[in-house]
Amino acid sequence: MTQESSIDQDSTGLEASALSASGNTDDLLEKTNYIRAVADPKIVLRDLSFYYGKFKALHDISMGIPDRKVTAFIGPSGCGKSTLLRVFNRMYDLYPGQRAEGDLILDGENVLGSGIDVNMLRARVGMVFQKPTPFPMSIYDNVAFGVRLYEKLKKSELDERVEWALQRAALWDEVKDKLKQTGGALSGGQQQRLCIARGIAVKPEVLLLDEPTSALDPISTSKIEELIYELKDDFAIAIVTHNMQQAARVSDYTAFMYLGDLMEYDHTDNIFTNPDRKETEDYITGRFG
Ligand SMILES: Nc1ncnc2c1ncn2[C@@H]1O[C@H](COP(=O)(O)OP(=O)(O)OP(=O)(O)O)[C@@H](O)[C@H]1O
Repeated sequence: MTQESSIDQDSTGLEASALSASGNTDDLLEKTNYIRAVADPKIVLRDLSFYYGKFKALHDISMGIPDRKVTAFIGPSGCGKSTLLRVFNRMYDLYPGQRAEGDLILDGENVLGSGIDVNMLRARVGMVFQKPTPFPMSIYDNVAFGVRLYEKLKKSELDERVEWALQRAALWDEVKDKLKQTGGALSGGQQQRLCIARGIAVKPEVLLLDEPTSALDPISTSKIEELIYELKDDFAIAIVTHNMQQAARVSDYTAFMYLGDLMEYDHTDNIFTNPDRKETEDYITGRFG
């Protein structure tokens, strides 16, 4: 991590000693830096590990995730990017044998602890998957679905929310005259924007995007990238991508992962122009992965 990136050293109030007691000094300093890389983090991961049964898929990850910025997660297939995203909203809770250890602190609260309302957490942390997954219902109902679960709005208020979400997802003009048609009849790129509209309609604080454009053509991809740029005014966004140009274009911070470890985390410009580690450089220049 370069010096310019160590903004506001005391902002998190975290000390190296508050991290893991294990590991050498360099490791501890690096972890502290990865938390302090972000001045006022929305989310702090502290010694976060994840297990599929006995297999440890994530190794003691510590980092800060900024609010109203885009953080990209990159790294070769199988390094744990999707696993990490699934920890943010405890998606893994739905699967027996999967468990997280360590802390994931959202606005000062460890959301991995017991006593957390997981449904409320999923309303606060929305997720969009690689393949567009519209529900088998109308465009309107797709967007209204989560809002109806979490809020009791009048019809006119719900209409307004649906329009707002479709506007923010840059889909309104294309669908405003066919809101009662099924979401599955839209093109792939439109379906993905519908899923983003559904994700933001509940007004989450964090939006997780797991390879949101990998099934899309270049025009739909550039629309989604523009959208991500717009949406960061409202949300903390975390995106997993295999596309290095996309990470460089849309993100403010980039995390490079390898075999379940967070290898390097910094401002995107630094990662792409002056990475600290050879592994990072090899990956972004296409020499491995
Ligand atoms: N349900 C599961 N059960 C057991 N192991 C799993 C499961 N899902 C993922 N893994 C393992 O966890 C590790 C991380 O997988 P993950 O899908 O998070 O990687 P990724 O970086 O998102 O990969 P990709 O870029 O290919 O999507 C891999 O070794 C994978 O085999």
